Amino acid sequence: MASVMALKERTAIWPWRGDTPPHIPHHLHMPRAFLLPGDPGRVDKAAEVLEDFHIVGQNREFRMGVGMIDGVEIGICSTGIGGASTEIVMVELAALGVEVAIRTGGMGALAQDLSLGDFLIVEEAIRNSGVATFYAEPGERAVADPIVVQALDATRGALGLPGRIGRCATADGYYRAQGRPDHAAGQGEPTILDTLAERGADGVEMEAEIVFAVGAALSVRTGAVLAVHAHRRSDGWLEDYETTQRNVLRIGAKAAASALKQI
Ligand SMILES: O=P(O)(O)O[C@H]1O[C@H](CO)[C@@H](O)[C@H]1O
Ligand SMILES: O=c1cc[nH]c(=O)[nH]1
Repeated sequence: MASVMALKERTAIWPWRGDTPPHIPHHLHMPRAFLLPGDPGRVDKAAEVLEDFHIVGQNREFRMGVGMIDGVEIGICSTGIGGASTEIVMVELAALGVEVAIRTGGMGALAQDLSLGDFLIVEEAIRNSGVATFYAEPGERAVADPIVVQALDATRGALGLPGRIGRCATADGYYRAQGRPDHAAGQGEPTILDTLAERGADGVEMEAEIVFAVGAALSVRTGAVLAVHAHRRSDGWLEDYETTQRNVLRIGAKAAASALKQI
């Protein structure tokens, strides 16, 4: 792959122009660690958490910004929703030399002990999604990096925010793949959630497994902090999500800085 990446001209097999990737924005000096929210709109919220924050650019669903926290430069790049666009972000960040990638997003909780607004620090995504199979065999586990997991949970605790370490399931869809009906009056398939919970998932979302599997394959240390935006057992929905999302970014950014100091 190194020889392909060294090509200066754009080719079909590696459609970069020199160091410029075909999808994500490119900063001249890429930070060593990146936060990965799904929503491009959340990239701008990093200004409330990072000092000297500025937007690098946006292409499609990939919006990128850079700022500082605890004396360390941190990047943030949205993945869009789901596995395909998340794979693109992870592969292009890895090729640009990024060492730590932390998904910062939301999930629907399955575990009864989690409440709306709590934070799950994900140590493993149970195997469930399609894109990850190109990076990890179906029997292989998709796990976060232990240094990143501990940094995330220690940061959550130090900030006095509720939650715990656990596991998530990454779904290849938002409606039927997460047991939702297609219309408010329709029927979802509730056994999907029961099966995911029986397999050990505390919550369900759409990107973490890809972040972990691609990261492990391409030597990027990964982690994920997921806010409980919805609760699929009580059918609760966190309407005022602003403070929670700011705290997801704060946990992710401070933990990224801490992890970089340890590796
Ligand atoms: O909170 P974010 O990061 O947007 O992620 C969650 O929200 C989206 C679905 O609404 C999916 O991307 C899911 O993983
Ligand atoms: O229920 C939910 C909430 C957030 N993200 C998801 O993918 N599902």
